[in-house]
Amino acid sequence: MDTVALFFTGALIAGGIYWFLCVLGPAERKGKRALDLSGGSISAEKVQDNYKQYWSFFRRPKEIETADKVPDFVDTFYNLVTDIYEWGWGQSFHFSPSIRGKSHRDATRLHEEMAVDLIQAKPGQKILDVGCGVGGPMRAIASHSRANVVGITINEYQVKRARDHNRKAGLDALCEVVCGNFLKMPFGDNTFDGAYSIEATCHAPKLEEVYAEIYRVLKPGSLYVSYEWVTTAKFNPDDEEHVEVIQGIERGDALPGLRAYSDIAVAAKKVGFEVVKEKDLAAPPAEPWWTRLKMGRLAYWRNHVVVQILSAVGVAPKGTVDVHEMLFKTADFLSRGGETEIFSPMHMILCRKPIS
Ligand SMILES: C=C(CC[C@@H](C)[C@H]1CC[C@H]2C3=CC[C@H]4[C@H](C)[C@@H](O)CC[C@]4(C)[C@H]3CC[C@]12C)C(C)C
Ligand SMILES: C[S@@+](CC[C@H](N)C(=O)[O-])C[C@H]1O[C@@H](n2cnc3c(N)ncnc32)[C@H](O)[C@@H]1O
Repeated sequence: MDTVALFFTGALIAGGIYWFLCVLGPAERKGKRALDLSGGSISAEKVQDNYKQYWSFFRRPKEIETADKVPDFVDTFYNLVTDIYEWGWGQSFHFSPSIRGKSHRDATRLHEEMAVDLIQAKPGQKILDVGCGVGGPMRAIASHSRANVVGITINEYQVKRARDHNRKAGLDALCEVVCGNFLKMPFGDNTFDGAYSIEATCHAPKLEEVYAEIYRVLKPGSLYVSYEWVTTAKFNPDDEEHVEVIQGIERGDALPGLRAYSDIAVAAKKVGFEVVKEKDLAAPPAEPWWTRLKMGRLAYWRNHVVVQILSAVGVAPKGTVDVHEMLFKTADFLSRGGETEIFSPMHMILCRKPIS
């Protein structure tokens, strides 16, 4: 091969690698690097076993119904997915309606700020974030409201990540993170001036149990808002395709069973809340929340190749490929749930704990 041919072949290969890694683009530009993918608090050699264990919960549905097993199963799930979520989505583990002319990052932030505006949080007040993840919403909400936010998550690894992010963002004076079960919170009665949960209480086996705990720790007269994952009025349990989509969402997202939209206010009232407002934030005229998932497909495919290579050379733990594949399929079930409008991840309920 002469020098010119060699030069052009080299340039073509370099261009191909640049296109694959940069033009095809990371799903989320700022965040974790592929090289840092881990199994959370699970040691690298146990990731594959834990993934199998995660699936075995679904083979024995009775176990899922046994409420006391659910927090462990959810904890395992978040050890497996937290790094991949951060790498491919960012620090806010939830959806938001698309907003014309705004980036996903801005749309996400507006969705988070709406929650804290709804509960009318004031500077200096103490607000609870139920199921806080790695704290994306908590940081946005603390900066927006100047309230003190206390987040709780069942997953130890997320606590560490959230605290690191809070420190780096210079928000550790306003944001605190606690490891614990939201079904049995380590807080006294009447502690908080407000509370919110963003796409987290769907992991509770019985909604009234987590709502009762939130009710207990709130001061009388204060507000609580939740964005709930639900099946909508369009869901038909006799339609095989609907059932396939909903089961796909449950299995890929560690859910003990999706609730119907009509169950939410019933659970809130049962524990003593007054329901101030209820609205499906995904319903038209809101722009679709699932377009971000669909638009990312090419990047997810690229991510899959990256994960396969890193796993083969021993940089990412064995089992990461299986977890990534599960998420890949879950993204498809979620998009189908959104397109058919049988599923919403943002059924909003605003409640008040009565004064007496
Ligand atoms: C509220 C919950 C999580 C909601 C979303 C944040 C996540 C649901 C599905 C996740 C993803 C699916 C596909 C992944 C992709 C294959 C990978 O390359 C990069 C990360 C994904 C985009 C990942 C990101 C987070 C989700 C969108 C549940 C658990 C209650
Ligand atoms: C999908 S993530 C959402 C995180 C965060 N609200 C956000 O939007 O970025 C769900 C969160 O709920 C937490 N969670 C689930 N079950 C829990 C439980 N029993 N106790 C405490 N946290 C729990 C998970 O650990 C995770 O942090």
